[in-house]
Amino acid sequence: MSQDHHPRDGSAGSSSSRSSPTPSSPHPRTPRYMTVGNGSTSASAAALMSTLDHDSGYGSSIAGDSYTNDGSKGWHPGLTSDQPTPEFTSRIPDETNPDADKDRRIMASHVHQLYYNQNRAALGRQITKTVETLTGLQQMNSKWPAQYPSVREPQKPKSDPRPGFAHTQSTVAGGDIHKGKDNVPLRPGAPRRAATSLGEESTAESSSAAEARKPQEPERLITPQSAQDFSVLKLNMNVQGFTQAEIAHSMKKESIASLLDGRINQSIRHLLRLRDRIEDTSSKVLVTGDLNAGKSTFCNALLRRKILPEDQQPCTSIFCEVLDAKENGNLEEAHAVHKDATYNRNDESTYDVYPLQDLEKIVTDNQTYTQCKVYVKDIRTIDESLLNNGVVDISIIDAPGLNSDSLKTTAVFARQEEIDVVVFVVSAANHFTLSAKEFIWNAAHEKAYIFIVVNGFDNIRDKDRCERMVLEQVANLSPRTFKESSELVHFVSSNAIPVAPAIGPGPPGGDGGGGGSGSSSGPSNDFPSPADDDEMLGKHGEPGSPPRKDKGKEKEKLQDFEKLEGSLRRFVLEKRAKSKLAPAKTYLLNVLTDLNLLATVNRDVAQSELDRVWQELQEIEPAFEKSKKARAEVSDDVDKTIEETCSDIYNNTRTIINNAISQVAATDLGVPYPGLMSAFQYAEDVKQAMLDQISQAVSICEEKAKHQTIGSVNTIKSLGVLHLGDEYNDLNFNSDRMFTKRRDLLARQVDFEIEFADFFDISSLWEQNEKVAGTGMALTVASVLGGRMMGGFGWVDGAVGAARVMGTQNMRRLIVPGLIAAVVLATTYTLRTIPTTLPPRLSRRISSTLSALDYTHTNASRVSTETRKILRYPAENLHAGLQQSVRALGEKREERVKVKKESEVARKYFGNLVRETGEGRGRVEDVDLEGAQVPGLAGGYEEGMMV
Ligand SMILES: Nc1nc2c(ncn2[C@@H]2O[C@H](COP(=O)(O)OP(=O)(O)OP(=O)(O)O)[C@@H](O)[C@H]2O)c(=O)[nH]1
Repeated sequence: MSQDHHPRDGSAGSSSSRSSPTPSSPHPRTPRYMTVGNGSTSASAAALMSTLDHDSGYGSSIAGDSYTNDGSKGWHPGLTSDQPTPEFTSRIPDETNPDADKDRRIMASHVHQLYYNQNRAALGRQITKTVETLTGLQQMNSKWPAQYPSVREPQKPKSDPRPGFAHTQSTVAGGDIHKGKDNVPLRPGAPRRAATSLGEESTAESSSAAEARKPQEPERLITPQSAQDFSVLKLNMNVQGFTQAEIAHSMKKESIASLLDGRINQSIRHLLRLRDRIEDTSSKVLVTGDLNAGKSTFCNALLRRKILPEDQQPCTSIFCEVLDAKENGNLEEAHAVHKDATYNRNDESTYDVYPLQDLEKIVTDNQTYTQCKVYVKDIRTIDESLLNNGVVDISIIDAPGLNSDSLKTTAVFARQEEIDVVVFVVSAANHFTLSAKEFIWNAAHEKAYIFIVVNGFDNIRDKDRCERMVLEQVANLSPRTFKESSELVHFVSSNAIPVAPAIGPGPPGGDGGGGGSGSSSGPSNDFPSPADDDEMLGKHGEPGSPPRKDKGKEKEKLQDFEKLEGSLRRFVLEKRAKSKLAPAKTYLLNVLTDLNLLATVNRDVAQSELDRVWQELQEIEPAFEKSKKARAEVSDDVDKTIEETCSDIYNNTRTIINNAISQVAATDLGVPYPGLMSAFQYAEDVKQAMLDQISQAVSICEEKAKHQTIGSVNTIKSLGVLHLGDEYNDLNFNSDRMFTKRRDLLARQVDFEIEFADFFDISSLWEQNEKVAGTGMALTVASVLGGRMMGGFGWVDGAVGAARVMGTQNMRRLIVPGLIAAVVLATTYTLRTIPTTLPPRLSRRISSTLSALDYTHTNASRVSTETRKILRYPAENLHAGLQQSVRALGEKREERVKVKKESEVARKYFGNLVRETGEGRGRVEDVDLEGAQVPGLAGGYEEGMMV
């Protein structure tokens, strides 16, 4: 709104309401309307009234132009945009037709109500929608913990040890918020590379440092300023000694999400209360101010009845709410509410009933009561009355004077949502005390506008100076109130207003009484006007007071007060939009702005998460496939290695043992032949040496197998390192522990007795004899016979055969020398051939025994089996490692896919939320509460209104 000051009126605008009545209009016959405040309202209000002037009714022209089909927008003063503000004229009632003027005002009131309802409906709709949005956000927050925008606190200079007033923190790597010009934070810088270049930051990051860096959380794209901008959804993370940044940084995402959830709940509750409030047609006016500033006197002046006790000394110590008696079955009485009780008019246990004249007793007793409800009949007309105004149910609350004790209580009281208007009464003589300043300062945050009554103005001599000084203070305390000070700051003398007694003959000069007859008797007609009835202008309207000498001054005081009343009515009624809808609008704007910011940040976080997981999936997918393939390939390779090693070892062992067995006879066993007497011992020694030789061969096989096992274990290990890298879990392999089971079983297994026959090797003897020339007949005979004898016929057969050939006589002659020769021969043979004949014989026996035992296979199999057993450990370890690697990659992939899906959902959700909250904000901004003012509704005063 802009205030256009008429050149002929220098006192409008920010000056007080004490401007003198404006000269008559240049067009006295045409009623004109005035606007207050500044900005577009003047245009819209003037246009509206112009419509009323030129239209027979308001219905069609307005509905057609301003009501949008979608119903989403509130009324906007677009009817006559750019239309010049009508030339100022004072509002002179049309004397020729007073009813027309009144009708127009009533009509204007209805139009105002229409717009008010439109705006109320628009805000109500938006509240419902915002509650739905918040509920949706809560659900989303439970699935995808929302990130709370945070920035890292800039490094504080070391000289300042106190924690700064922190916002929140950042997760930007390295914690740097790069500051641009004017200390404006920029986007976090890209990761720095290790390089040296002039003009750049000298602390280049080494690659190892970069590696050592923890993986970054997704960047939270927000500036410290925007983090600070949070109002409704600001998280309360106060822990003594810690900054918000430190707390937020140390908190888990889930904890922040749960804090946010709580905040959303609060916000939903507040929105629902706001909706109830804007749907409520009642309005409460809290009158507060310094001790003895004249609050009760002021309230009485408004009521034109001396209802509330006034005193030279502070007396009001409880909150007294004055309501229309209609709300109490038209009964005038006071309900003193019990301490700790919640007032319920229908429940008498919550209060005590007193007649009005006993109020003095109640208001000073703050031990028994905390507040009282005073039901009075307002006998003024709906044009004049504040309580009974025909539009809204208004109640006036007289608060205890402010001091250090009551300040907090009153501040809390004033913050209540049902308090629409705060009227602050300040003594003109004392100006604003510290308590007053503190109260207004705090209240200004809650209520954009405060109605200020500078009371006791009659006591001031230099009135201009007082006005100037008070307005200067208002400008500091509540700039918005100051901006509209012509409407909101009034300099009056409340005690100069004629009032009727609480109980008695009714309004001053009237015949109605507190008993309630006033309303029916049309008291307004009898109410004293400033121009008449000198007798009535006694001190604070007390009948019978000596008449005032200075009639002009008294009249002026009354005019000032009436002007105040007009403004107050406008403030309560016309600006109800501000006082009642504005909190809803402001809160909606705040919550939607916060939601928009939160949604923007989370949309970006979701996007960056999406980018991150997409990038990670790009790396994981091939690694996963590779890992799966490697698992199969490596398993095959390992199996192959084991198979080859074992079969190699089996074959080698077999060959070596077989060779050892077959060649043991030819090997120099190093056993000395001790002579015939120890032939058996010799045979035992040879046998043992042979067995040792074979055992040694087995040991060699085992050694070889060990070496091969070591090689294969290393091969498997290399495969593990190759495919698993650092993840490969190496096992300790000690080859010394292989083949530790004793192999001396062999000696027992091959435990055969040396036989006599073992010393004779006939086949070798035969070979020997053939080589010897000139062997005697006996030898030949012996050979033949022996051969036959040895051939299996036995000695008897041999002897019988020889006897037959040679004849008995010859036999007899030959037998003795033959036998001697044979014995000699045999002895010689034996003596000569034992070292040669015994080993092959033994070897054959050993060989056949071992073969019966399947010795070669058993040993080859044992060695290769043990090797297989040993190799199975690293193989299984590697397999498990690969399995684990595949599983880990699979899980990682699954997790990323899940995050990707969730991030996609979140990005979409928050993207929509950004749009929705932006649109919602636009709709709320379009609800033009300023434009809903209709000048002229309040008929309290006309002349003083300036354009
Ligand atoms: N001269 C002058 N005296 C006034 C005016 N208004 C009130 N008083 C006097 O100031 C004294 C205190 O008035 P109250 O209305 O009781 O003041 P209050 O602010 O309600 O007092 P507490 O609620 O007890 O703090 C009374 O004696 C009034 O007559 C005024 O405009 N001018």
